[in-house]
Amino acid sequence: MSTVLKVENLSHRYSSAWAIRDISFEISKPGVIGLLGSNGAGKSTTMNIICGVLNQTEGEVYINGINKREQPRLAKKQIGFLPQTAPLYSDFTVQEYLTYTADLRFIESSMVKKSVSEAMERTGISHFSSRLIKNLSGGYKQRVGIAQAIIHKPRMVVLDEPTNGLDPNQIIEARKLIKEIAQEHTVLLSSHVLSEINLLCRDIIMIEGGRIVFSDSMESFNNYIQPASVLAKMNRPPAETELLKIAGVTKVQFLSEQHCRIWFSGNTAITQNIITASVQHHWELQEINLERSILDDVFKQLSQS
Ligand SMILES: Nc1ncnc2c1ncn2[C@@H]1O[C@H](COP(=O)(O)OP(=O)(O)OP(=O)(O)O)[C@@H](O)[C@H]1O
Repeated sequence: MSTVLKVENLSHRYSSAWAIRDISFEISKPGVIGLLGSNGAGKSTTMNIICGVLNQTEGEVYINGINKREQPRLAKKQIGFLPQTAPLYSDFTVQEYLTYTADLRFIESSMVKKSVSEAMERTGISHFSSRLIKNLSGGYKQRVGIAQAIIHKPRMVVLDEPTNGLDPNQIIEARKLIKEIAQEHTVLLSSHVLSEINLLCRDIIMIEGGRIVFSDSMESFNNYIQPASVLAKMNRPPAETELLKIAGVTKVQFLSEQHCRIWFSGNTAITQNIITASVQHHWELQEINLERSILDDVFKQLSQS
């Protein structure tokens, strides 16, 4: 399958400060790819450059093999963009607005009506076609934003924090819609919420301080999440100080008289060490289970590396 998006050594500087440095990645399969990073990490800068809203200081972007710097108009035809703040005209009706965006996308005049109605249908807003945008809920405004991003049937759709500011029900609906859109388009979606990326995305690109700190499949990311603690149950547990003597143990917390959580670092043989110590000192170990780090801990860990 041919490459949809190739980003090569992309760097951008606003006045004197670098916002992103040496970002490179390639997307060649359909599905949702997540761009994860905390506030100020450089997600919007990267997306604005990919979509042609901003010109990079260094590096290249190829969309469907077309260099965005050399052939911006042709490259932009292959891409649909929903920026962080949806570019909506609140005094337009949904239909008027989408007709206007179809013109902006150079859709042939004979095809405009069909394209507008298809985009409304695919985003579930046909019943609001005559409603003024200012009278729509946040969730429906976001759908209009997505409709304008797919109206010209681009191969790639870029969505910058598309669920930001929506209420929990609207978030569920928006995620459902994004998954549907991803069946026909490759979607690059940014978020600072790891659980959202985990729910929606096939691949994850994590960016922090303007640089990529992780880029792989969601599956590899989940495998990367190493266990960092164990839960143990002992009939005759020792004092905390005794447990801290076991090689690798960094912290102990008693959850009840017999249950405790034991944190460890850099030692995958920890369960064996605890079992051995328990046998030696007659702690009567009943249960021991490795716990996985919670996603947010991993996020922090990667952000700091
Ligand atoms: N127009 C600008 N002028 C100067 N600095 C900017 C400008 N836009 C962004 N920056 C800076 O560039 C860095 C990256 O910002 P960017 O908006 O790309 O991050 P982000 O990951 O999208 O964050 P957020 O989720 O908060 O939007 C930040 O340090 C930000 O302050």
